[in-house]
Amino acid sequence: MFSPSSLDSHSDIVQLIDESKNFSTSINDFLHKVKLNGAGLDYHIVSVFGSQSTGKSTLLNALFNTDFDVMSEIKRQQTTKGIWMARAQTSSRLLKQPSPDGEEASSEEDTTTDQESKILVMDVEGTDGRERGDDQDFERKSALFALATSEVIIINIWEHQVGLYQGANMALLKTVFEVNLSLFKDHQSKSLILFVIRDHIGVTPLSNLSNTLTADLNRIWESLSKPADMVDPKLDEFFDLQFTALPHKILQPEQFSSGTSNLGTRFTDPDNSEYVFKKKYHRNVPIDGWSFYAGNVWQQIELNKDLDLPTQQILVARFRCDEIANQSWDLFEQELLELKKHIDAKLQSDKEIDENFLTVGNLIKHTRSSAMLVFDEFASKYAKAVYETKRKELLSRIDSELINIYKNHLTKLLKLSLVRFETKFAENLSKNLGFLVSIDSSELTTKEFFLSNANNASADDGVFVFDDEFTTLDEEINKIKAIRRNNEISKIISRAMKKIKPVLSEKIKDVFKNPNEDTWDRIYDEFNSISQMALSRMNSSTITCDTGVIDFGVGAYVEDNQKGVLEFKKQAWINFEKIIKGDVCRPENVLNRLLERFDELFRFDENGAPIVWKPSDNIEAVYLKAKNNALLLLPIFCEAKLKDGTRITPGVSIAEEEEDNLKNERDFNDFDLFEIEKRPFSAILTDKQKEEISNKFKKQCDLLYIESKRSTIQSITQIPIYVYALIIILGWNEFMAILRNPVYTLFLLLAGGGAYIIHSLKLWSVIINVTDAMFLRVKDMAVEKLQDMAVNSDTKKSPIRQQVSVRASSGGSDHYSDNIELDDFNEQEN
Ligand SMILES: Nc1nc2c(ncn2[C@@H]2O[C@H](COP(=O)(O)OP(=O)(O)OP(=O)(O)O)[C@@H](O)[C@H]2O)c(=O)[nH]1
Repeated sequence: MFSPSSLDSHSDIVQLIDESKNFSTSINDFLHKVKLNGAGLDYHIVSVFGSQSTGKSTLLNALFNTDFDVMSEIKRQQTTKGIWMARAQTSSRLLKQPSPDGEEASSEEDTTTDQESKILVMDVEGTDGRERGDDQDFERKSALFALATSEVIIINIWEHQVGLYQGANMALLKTVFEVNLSLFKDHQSKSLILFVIRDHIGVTPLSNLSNTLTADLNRIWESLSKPADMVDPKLDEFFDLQFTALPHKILQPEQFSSGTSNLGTRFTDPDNSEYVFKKKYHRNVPIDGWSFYAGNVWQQIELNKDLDLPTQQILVARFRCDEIANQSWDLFEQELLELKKHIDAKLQSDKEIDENFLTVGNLIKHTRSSAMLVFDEFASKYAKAVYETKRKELLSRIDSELINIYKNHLTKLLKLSLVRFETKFAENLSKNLGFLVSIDSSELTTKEFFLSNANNASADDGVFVFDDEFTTLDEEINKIKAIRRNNEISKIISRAMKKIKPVLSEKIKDVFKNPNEDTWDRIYDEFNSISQMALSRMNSSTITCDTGVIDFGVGAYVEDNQKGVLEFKKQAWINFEKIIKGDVCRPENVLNRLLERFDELFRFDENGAPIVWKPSDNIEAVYLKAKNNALLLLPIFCEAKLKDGTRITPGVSIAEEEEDNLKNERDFNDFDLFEIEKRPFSAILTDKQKEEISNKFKKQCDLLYIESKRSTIQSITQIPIYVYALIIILGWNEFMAILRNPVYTLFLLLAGGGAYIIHSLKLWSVIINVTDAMFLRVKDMAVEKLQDMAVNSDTKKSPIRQQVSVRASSGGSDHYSDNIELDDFNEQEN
């Protein structure tokens, strides 16, 4: 509670308007000095009017503990010139707070708290001063200024002046009323006029004095010429009136002191029924804009321009909101600089995903909101419409800067999200979660990561949108997924290929062991059946793949699965072609196969036993038959043709254009020699190759025929009879020695027994044949060696000859072709 008796300090004072009517430029400094610059709307202004030297300054000093100059009793000349302002110094004693048990606190000091006053007091130059003479200009202007800025106007008059209608006070009141009419046309703000009647002796009660004054005021009001646009305006529509009286300061100092003390509570105690600072009196100009407002008001008054407060309030709102917006912008720019530095540092260091990167989002949001917080705190106290407009302008300016940073942030976030997707996918795969689960779960977590971080920075009102970036992320993930799915399908196909290739090769070789007219039908059937079986095994769907569409189980679209099937068929076909052209039907292998067939027919009987030619045998007929028979196989190897004459193609499910593509995709490196890439699949061997094979075959056959013929001639050579006689004569003693030796005799008996058993079982011919065959082989080898050295003009042995030799020595086994297949496989693996 305000207590004048406890006033103990002196206020700082500023001259708002000097005697030359100049408005001070240091109001803000003053407000800062008296620590009211941050009060917002929480302040009050009271001013005092009255004739010169009527104790106005004395009253203010007594009420508010200010330090306005007071006239010297001796000189009695004007002291207050212009308008002065001071902050009321209040050491207010709060009411005692009841303790929890209902008793008052024992010590006053315990419950006393200093409370800074929020009252600004204006001491206005007295009217009717002899110093200004008849110049009423300042009097009128200062009244206008005080009304425009103050909530409460104290009219200070002596008691003896009350009722003197023609006196100076009434002229002043008339001035106040007149200017008030021009100021408050809209009736939005009222003012309180507080009459303080000085030197009140007490003979006339205050109520009588109040009535007299009220009557005088009404009379003055009636006499005023009102603005034409006002319909019978009443005094109380514009003013509230209060009256109080104070005893003589010099003659009744104690009563004067107690009177000012009581009056003071009406300024400081909101609970006081006569509390003067009602909300309706406030001019609603925040204190930080008051200097501009007051200066502007004074300028208008000085230029004698129309002054209406709402316009002034809008003006000050615009001015101050602009100022505050600029301050907020400065703050924003500082923070923006920091934000950019932070982002640059992050961009350089964040090669990998760094969770600290997420702070960028928060910082963007913080930079935006901190600047706006400052603006809102100060500007929101001004005219709402102006504040909101200026707020939008500032926000849009800030957002136009931040949006670029946000978009860059999103671009970075997008990249990080995609990296994260790949990393997550690899992690999931390494955990053996399976392709489908791995890729789906990676997509989900990646999108969550993006959304949470994009939202993080996008501010509460969703100014920064990220729909486009999210769509891009979705598209990029889908692209990666499509690539990964196709890769996975390729891997599945490649694994399947590794499995079916040896099986297919084995089956084809089996078929070619006995080539005949339906060889290619059987091979083609094997190929189709193995391919179909492999496709069925790759199908993860329970639906059968009769339609040719299977599901590889990687979440691919039907079209991708279809492409996978085509890819599989292509690979299968390429491998099939490689087996046929690069292995089974290579010219040297075809030659071997023909020679094998010739061997089977010419050198072995129907039981598979080697034939020992006798002079009586028609070797030539057998030779011709075997040779012609073997040559019949050659066309089978040369052209892949089905029994019905149609050519083998990659398969019905591969379209013609696909077949063309296939030719371009084939990797014929390992059998380029045969230039088969220029020919259709069915043309396996060229005519030239065919002729070469035929010639080599015939040559080999001829050699074998000659050998057979020679062996027959040798076998018919006989030993002369005298040789036997010579053997008996010369070996007689040796025979006798053997017969007389029991060991030799026993050996002879065993040999005789054995011979008897062989004879009894009729095995002589077999034993003789085997023995002959052995000799023949040994002889053949010797002969071939000699022939190679002597007959063949080539210095090197031909591979075909080698193979024949090897094959002959190994009893016709297929080691050679086995070796080719192995080499071929190894090459492919590499
Ligand atoms: N009779 C009487 N004199 C007073 C009272 N209060 C102050 N004074 C005297 O009146 C004289 C003028 O006092 P100020 O307070 O300077 O009066 P003022 O109205 O501020 O004077 P200006 O600023 O020059 O217009 C001083 O000499 C005071 O001592 C009072 O209550 N009664």
